[in-house]
Amino acid sequence: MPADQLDQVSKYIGSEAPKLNKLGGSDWAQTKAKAKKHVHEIAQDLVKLYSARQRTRGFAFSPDTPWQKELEDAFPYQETPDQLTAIDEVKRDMERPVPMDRLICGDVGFGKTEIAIRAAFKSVQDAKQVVVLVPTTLLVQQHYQTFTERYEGFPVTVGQMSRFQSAKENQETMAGLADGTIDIVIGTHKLLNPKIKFKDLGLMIIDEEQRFGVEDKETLKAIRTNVDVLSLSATPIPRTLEMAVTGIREMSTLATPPEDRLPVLTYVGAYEDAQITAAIRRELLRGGQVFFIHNRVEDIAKVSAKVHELVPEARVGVAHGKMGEKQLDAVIQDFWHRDVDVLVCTTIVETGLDIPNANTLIVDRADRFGLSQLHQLRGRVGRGRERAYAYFLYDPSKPMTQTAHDRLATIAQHTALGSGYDVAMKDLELRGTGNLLGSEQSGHIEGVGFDLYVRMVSQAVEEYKEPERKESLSVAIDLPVEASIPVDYIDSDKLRLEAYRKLASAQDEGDLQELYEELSDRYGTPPAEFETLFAVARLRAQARALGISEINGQSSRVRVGKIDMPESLQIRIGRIYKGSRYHPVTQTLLVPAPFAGSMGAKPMGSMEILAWTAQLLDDLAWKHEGSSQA
Ligand SMILES: Nc1ncnc2c1ncn2[C@@H]1O[C@H](COP(=O)(O)OP(=O)(O)OP(=O)(O)O)[C@@H](O)[C@H]1O
Repeated sequence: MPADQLDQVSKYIGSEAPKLNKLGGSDWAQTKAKAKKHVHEIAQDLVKLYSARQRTRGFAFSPDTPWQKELEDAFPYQETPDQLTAIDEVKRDMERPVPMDRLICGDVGFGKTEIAIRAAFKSVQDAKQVVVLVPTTLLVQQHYQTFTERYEGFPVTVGQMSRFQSAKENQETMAGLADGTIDIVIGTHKLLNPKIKFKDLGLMIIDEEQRFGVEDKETLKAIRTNVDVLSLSATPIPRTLEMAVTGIREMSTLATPPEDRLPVLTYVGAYEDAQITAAIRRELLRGGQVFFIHNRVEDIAKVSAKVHELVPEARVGVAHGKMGEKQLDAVIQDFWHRDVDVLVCTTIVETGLDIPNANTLIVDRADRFGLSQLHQLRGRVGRGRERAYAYFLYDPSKPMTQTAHDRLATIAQHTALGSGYDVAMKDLELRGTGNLLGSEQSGHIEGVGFDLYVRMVSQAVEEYKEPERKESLSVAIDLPVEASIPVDYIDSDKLRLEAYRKLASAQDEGDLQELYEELSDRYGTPPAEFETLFAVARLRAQARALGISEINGQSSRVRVGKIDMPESLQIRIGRIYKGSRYHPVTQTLLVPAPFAGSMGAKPMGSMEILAWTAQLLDDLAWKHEGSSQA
């Protein structure tokens, strides 16, 4: 594979038992063509939805009020640069007449909630009501507390709706929404019930949208057309795939963790009582609290008794989804107010729960959990400045499947802050994309692989969005030149591949200049070999401008195609390059190549070969006076 075409290579992700084709074979071409056709259908729908939204007249919110600034100055932390950028992008969207549809994607604990708080406040400043949709009742409680605390001192009324509230309370809330006395309501998907009327709804905030059911997503799609929507997600899937799932929308990414945040120290191993006792004792010793995850309600009471036996001094609480509302609410409040040291619970705590003082997580039978689930659980600890610990334990007496082993190995390897994306990609690799997309889509992904599919989606959408923008021609240049990135310049394979991709996708001199500066900045001044690589990239851009998709000089002749050569150009090239021949049917030009050094001349070096080829393209770009032919 010529090094400068490495951008065409990507790791296959799609299914555990891929039926891969041979390159160049007809079945590969067929598989690709089928996927391409399917992708174009998706792209068409996506663009239709997108342009429909661009055409609707939404509400343009006013610029920030003085109270907005007061609220934001009261934030107890220094916002991360990404938080500030995301907040600005959200405000800009809200102030435009087109309905906003933006996704804030940030790893667990990176501070997505604060962005929602500020957007909601801004909406209320224009007397527009806000719905905050969250996937679990616990999160309703938590967000209600967070929002109420943050709005203290401001005339903002926040309501909540979930199974924790009594029927009477929910009735009152519905009345408050209808007459406008409630500005912001936080609740589960119950809020999507058409019986619930709003006086004047302006903004919908959706936390972890992919956790909602299909019918809820349809309802949300309908609401999207005339209400501003802000989605929050900790499950970072690639932008284009996310687009293929929920439609084209803007996206802000929180990639930097809040300052002083430390990676969670992760341990994967066999379950041992002594390990549990030591971990809990250590956490209690520093005044912290512990999540003990046991995901089977049937014997969770037994497990909690066991924990109590191991650490008698610990106050142990139990929480799971089958409990009565009051009981569940009470135990979470106790944990929140540090009246419980160890919370033995199911994965009900998995999404979004924010208990900064709980910094030890113990997961029993961790081999039974999905990879993203393990990552989400780990995100429940280490949400403040404290060093946090996560213990993923398995029962050594029970056999573990290979994928379970891979999951635990992955979660043990990906412990850095913000590793949610890598974990999500590995999760896709292990589980395939079936759960994320429909079976049809994942069928095509298995065929062409995840990376190529995602590229096809974004290419197809670009084509539909800007039909005039021709699909950028990929140019295959195969010349006898030495052009590769020395390992001692960039030693990581992954980073070297990234550099090749950027080189191959450079469209013009500006891109190359930018890349040169970036590389110099990251790795120091690029070595001489880069001159060759940049010269190849320039040649590629020159060929693309002429509509040439292939330059092959591996033999004693250079083959250039495809190019449309009028008579006048053929004569001219024939005069300059003796022995050259043009095939009008295949639009291919064959020119004798002097690379190998003929008649005693010394063989050409890489740079000379590239200069000679660039000159050939210059000559091919010759325009006959007065004619529009290339
Ligand atoms: N810029 C910041 N600096 C320090 N702490 C912050 C910052 N922003 C938010 N926090 C705190 O970090 C914790 C996590 O914030 P938040 O709950 O918004 O994260 P999240 O992205 O919603 O996480 P999850 O995906 O788990 O719900 C909270 O206690 C919050 O107060």
